[in-house]
Amino acid sequence: MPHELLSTRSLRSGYGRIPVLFGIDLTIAAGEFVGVLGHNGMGKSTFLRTVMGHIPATEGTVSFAGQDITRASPAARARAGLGYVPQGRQIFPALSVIDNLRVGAAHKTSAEAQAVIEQVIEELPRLKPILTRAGGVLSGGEQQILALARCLCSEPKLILLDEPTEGIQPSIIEEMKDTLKALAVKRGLSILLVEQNLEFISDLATRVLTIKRGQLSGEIDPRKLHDADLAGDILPA
Ligand SMILES: Nc1ncnc2c1ncn2[C@@H]1O[C@H](COP(=O)(O)OP(=O)(O)OP(=O)(O)O)[C@@H](O)[C@H]1O
Repeated sequence: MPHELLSTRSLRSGYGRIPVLFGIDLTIAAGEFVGVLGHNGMGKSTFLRTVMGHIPATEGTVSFAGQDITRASPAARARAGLGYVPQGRQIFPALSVIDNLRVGAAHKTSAEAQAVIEQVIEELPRLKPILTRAGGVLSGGEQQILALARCLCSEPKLILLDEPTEGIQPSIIEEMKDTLKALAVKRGLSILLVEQNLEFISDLATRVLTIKRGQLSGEIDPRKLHDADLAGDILPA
């Protein structure tokens, strides 16, 4: 039985006085690839932001690798092995690709950073010819790959991935799928993916949960997602 890596218990959060999450209980084992599906506005991004510590939990707990991190800063969570690729990528547009990667490896010694960056470029070879290009001039798909690469530079144990297919051309979505599958196996990574793209999530996740109005509302067999309709079959409004 693989050991528990991330666990949230009765997790609640929101913005100001407006609650968004109403008690999320989720456990992810080491090496697991878990998908969370939900319509717009159901709390997917808020859940990831709360796990990463960008917004505080108002109730409940977050544990990671055996430590209670509910009150830890995002930087401390990153050092513990939590990686985060936010929605909309949020790469540094004025920095070159290679400098974006250096930011991802900033807490390492320069020799360690060099080695990890070289490894990431081998894993994501699409970046090789564009290393000196500014992040801001890349296509949406290239920026998404750069955001993933920057996250990998911190050598996470678990990556929180927020809608990586949003606004990305189909060929890059396929490439990202292959890359994530390969990375999960090679690095033994755990991944928590929130998405609205049924095909992407069903091809990658071994367990798929649904979220509705800030609560996990069910579990779906990923093999049944291919022919399903998010609006109708899976997540009736
Ligand atoms: N920065 C913010 N300030 C105030 N309310 C917010 C903020 N971000 C999100 N919300 C609200 O929180 C609720 C959940 O939003 P969230 O972004 O978590 O949903 P989501 O499921 O990720 O949807 P989407 O796919 O549209 O990003 C929504 O009602 C949204 O309007």
